[in-house]
Amino acid sequence: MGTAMRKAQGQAAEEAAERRAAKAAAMRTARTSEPAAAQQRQAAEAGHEIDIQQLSKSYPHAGGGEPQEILREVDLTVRSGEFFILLGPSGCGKSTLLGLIAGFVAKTSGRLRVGEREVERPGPDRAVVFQQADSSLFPWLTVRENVEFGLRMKKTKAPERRAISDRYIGLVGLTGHEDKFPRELSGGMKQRVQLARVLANDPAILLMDEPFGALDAMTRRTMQRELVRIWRDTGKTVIFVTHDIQEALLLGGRIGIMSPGPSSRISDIYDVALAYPRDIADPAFHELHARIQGHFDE
Ligand SMILES: Nc1ncnc2c1ncn2[C@@H]1O[C@H](COP(=O)(O)OP(=O)(O)OP(=O)(O)O)[C@@H](O)[C@H]1O
Repeated sequence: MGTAMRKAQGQAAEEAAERRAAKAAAMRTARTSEPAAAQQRQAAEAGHEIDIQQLSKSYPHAGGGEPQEILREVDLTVRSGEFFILLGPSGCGKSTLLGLIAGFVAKTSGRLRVGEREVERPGPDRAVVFQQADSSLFPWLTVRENVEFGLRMKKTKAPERRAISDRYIGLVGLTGHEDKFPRELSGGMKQRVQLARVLANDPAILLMDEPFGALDAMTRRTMQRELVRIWRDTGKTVIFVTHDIQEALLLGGRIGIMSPGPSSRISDIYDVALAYPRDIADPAFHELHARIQGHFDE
């Protein structure tokens, strides 16, 4: 099959998946506002607050000189169930901060706790969603097998695995695509599989590193809407990295602005007191956009 035809088919399949997801979402929104609130309360009670104090990170200099300080004395508290955005210019250290919270980057100094525990390594309470789904999906496994992978590792029994994968495949709008392989999916669909797989493992905290950065504008917008819906449905804590102010304002409850590196820190935090779904034509949206833009024009 020609590349153009594969692309067209992929696009058609994705559009159909998006239509189904939007329809399911519309039905769910009416049903789940109460349970979502209850789940968010439960998450808060479970104590997955992220507490960062005076956190610094330096990398050794490649040429053997002075270490390069990427983050200097970052202070931040993210409450359980919050949707927090890390916004900053390219190279300021957003991914490094996310990696520190994930536990796969070692801190140089300071304190980083999730709940009562100091973060020293990755853990099942924290899952990372990367920009490129390709590098995280197993190409030889189907959508369902990819989503169930972590559950298999945990030796979850087949009927329960099936129920969980059904739920999350449905939640990301991929019902009907369970038996496809990653090569048969569009970029947006692969990103949905990555999200479903992470959600199936039920981490309290989702760490998302520009997860929609590689998608076209339309798919990106759909995924942003879906993510807000999933976050409200599940009550997870989300920390989402982006350098796109509009994306930050569409998604976040609070936006932490990182100063340009080196020695970056969180210089300001904005509360986004706008109802979901956010409307980019809303004058309050514009005003906040202009204020945040001001940080980067200086
Ligand atoms: N393992 C590493 N060793 C040495 N330097 C690193 C390492 N990882 C990142 N850096 C440096 O740390 C700085 C911050 O990188 P990081 O990827 O955290 O920034 P970012 O804000 O996420 O950038 P972008 O928006 O472009 O993805 C960069 O100067 C980068 O070169």
